[in-house]
Parts: sequence; structure tokens; C-alpha cells
Amino acid sequence: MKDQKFSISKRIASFRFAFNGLKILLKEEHNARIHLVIALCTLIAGAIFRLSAYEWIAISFAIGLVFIVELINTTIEHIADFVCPERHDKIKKIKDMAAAAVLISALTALAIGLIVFVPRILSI
Ligand SMILES: Nc1ncnc2c1ncn2[C@@H]1O[C@H](COP(=O)(O)OP(=O)(O)OP(=O)(O)O)[C@@H](O)[C@H]1O
Repeated sequence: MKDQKFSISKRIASFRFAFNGLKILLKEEHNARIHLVIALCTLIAGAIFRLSAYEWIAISFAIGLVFIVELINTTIEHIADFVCPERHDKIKKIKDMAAAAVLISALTALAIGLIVFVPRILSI
């Protein structure tokens, strides 16, 4: 790897692969589509309520966190199904823990959303 010359076209290809991963996530994972709709609604609400820079930072982290964890969860599910297509107690444990990570990230994002938006809504 270190001996390879720097190549712009290879860097562009890496971006293409990464966007392809995102496309697969949104195409195959219904949860990810729900996250996308919620993220878009949050961004629109943020623009309507004219959030501060710090509030935008919090919201950006919350949205990013959910997508990153969803991508890692889906990756783990795919690897698990590939290495062990049959039902197995260990695979159940692995998948349940990966799903728990998604749950925690979603609850964290929800908490951030409530902290940012509830005071704004109450002050209307
Ligand atoms: N091979 C397996 N062996 C044992 N249990 C499994 C196996 N595959 C799935 N499960 C159980 O079913 C649950 C759902 O697994 P599945 O792969 O269908 O994820 P999913 O419902 O598609 O999750 P997500 O909503 O994140 O896409 C797992 O959390 C696990 O409890």
C-alpha cells in the first residue's frame, strides 16, 4: 500500500465506492430511509427556528452519529449473514448488540433534538 503512488483518480474512485455504500444502505435498509426523512425534517425545522451555530453543531453530530452507527450495524449484519447463513446463538448476540448500538444512537439523537427544539417550540 505504501509503495503505491498517489493517484487522484483512485481517490475519486474511493469516494464513488463510499457513495455506493450509502446508496446500498438507503436502498436496502428501511430504517435508514426513516432516519433520512427525520434528518431532513430536522434540518428544515432548524432553518425555520434559525438555530445558533452551536445548535447546528449538536444537530449535525446527532444526524451523523445515527447514520454512522446504522452503516456499521448493517455492515455487521451483512458479515454475519455471509460467515454464518444458518441461525446461531452467537450471531443472534452479535446482531442484537449491533441493533442496540443503533437504538442508543437514535435515543441520543432524540435527546439532542428535544434539548434544542423543545425550548424553541415552547417560546412560540
Ligand atoms: N443467523 C441468525 N441467528 C440467530 N439469530 C438471528 C440470525 N439472524 C437474525 N437473528 C435475529 O433476528 C434479529 C433481526 O435480524 P436481521 O438480520 O433480520 O436484522 P434486521 O431486522 O434486518 O435489522 P435492521 O432492522 O437493523 O435491518 C437479530 O437481532 C437477531 O436477534
